Amino acid sequence: MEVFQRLEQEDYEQVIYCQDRASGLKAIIVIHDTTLGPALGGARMWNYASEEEALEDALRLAKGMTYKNAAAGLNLGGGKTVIIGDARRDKNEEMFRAYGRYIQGLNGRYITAEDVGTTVEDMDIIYQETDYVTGVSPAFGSSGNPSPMTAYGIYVGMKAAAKEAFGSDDLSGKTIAVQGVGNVAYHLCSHLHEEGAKLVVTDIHQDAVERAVQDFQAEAVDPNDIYDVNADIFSPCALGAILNDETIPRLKAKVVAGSANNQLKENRHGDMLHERGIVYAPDYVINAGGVINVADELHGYNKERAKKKVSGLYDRMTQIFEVAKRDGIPTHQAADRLAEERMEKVKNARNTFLQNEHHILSRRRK
Ligand SMILES: NC(=O)c1ccc[n+]([C@@H]2O[C@H](COP(=O)([O-])OP(=O)(O)OC[C@H]3O[C@@H](n4cnc5c(N)ncnc54)[C@H](O)[C@@H]3O)[C@@H](O)[C@H]2O)c1
Ligand SMILES: CC(C)C[C@H](N)C(=O)O
Repeated sequence: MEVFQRLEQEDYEQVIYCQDRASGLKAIIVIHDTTLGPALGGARMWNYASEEEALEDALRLAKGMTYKNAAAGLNLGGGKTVIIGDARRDKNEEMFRAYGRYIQGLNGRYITAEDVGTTVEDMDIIYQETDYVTGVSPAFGSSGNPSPMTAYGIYVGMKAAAKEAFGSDDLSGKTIAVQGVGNVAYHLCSHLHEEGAKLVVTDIHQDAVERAVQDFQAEAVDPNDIYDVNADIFSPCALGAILNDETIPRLKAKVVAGSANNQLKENRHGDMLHERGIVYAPDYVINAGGVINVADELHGYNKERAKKKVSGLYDRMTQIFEVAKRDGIPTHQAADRLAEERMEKVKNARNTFLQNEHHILSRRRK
């Protein structure tokens, strides 16, 4: 498909290709929608098989951020970056400084943060070149690594989903299959272990699995076997599109609740979960803890305030389950409805003219 045709299909605002030969930077910044405010979304570094795959990932992730920020009640639009490369091998300081300068050039239309393959240290380098970065070190007065707060949000959202599926939000004694035990899932496993859940984990990196086995007495399975585990809850915390025609029929769990972005390969896979009576916690709602945390930096970071807001994901999930039941629709559709309604209402409320520095009246006074 032609790129403009693809952008028009889901109404993307802007795509920026960034290339810096000296550092090896090859990045794609996608701004999906700025109705609610500047686009905020992380930067993913991944060894994509092709440029097409990288663009498609950036597009899907950026749109997800529009919905995530809207559903979380943030005054932020949606955007995302993908950096093409192997995060364990190809990083250097110059790359992130070059990336920071591209962001600065967007003059606040896009604000970056961490995602898969990028760290607080990378954000600190970007911060040398631009203010439009969050998830920077606490030493700079920022919020640091968003993963623990994302994990906390998944934990409270999972409890709300358990209440919906099992009639109680107590996770003790429940078997939870966790796919990917990286930054977010490690902290999630810690909460679950503390509550007395039994953990079954997998990862493509053996060191990550071993850490979870050792610290939380988790049982390890091969990456391909995680869908077949006899679990109460399946928690996808790796990459996207893992809920699909091949995997859904294998699930034994009654709840799907995890941190991965874009878990549904296609929207119809949300319908498939619904038809099978599986309670699906819409990914962009349950995994909003990190963005809520980094967005708090924009007001001058306060950890208590941010955590209180993240705790609200329990009620937000409950609200989504109620809307889904009331309207007889799957939960992913209920989440979309809430996000779209908020964007529409705010857009209407902001229709009246307000002078700003770019308006001709302001420019003429200078
Ligand atoms: N970090 C955050 O605050 C945050 C916030 C919201 C959403 N997310 C999403 O949550 C997911 C995890 O993020 P993270 O920051 O923990 O990333 P991470 O890279 O630290 O962890 C992901 C883990 O998944 C593993 N993995 C990859 N493919 C796998 C596969 N096929 N099978 C099993 N394991 C596999 C990786 O080896 C890694 O250990 C991502 O989709 C991310 O976009 C993260
Ligand atoms: C911390 C956030 C700004 C980005 C995070 N990776 C997410 O997908 O929500």
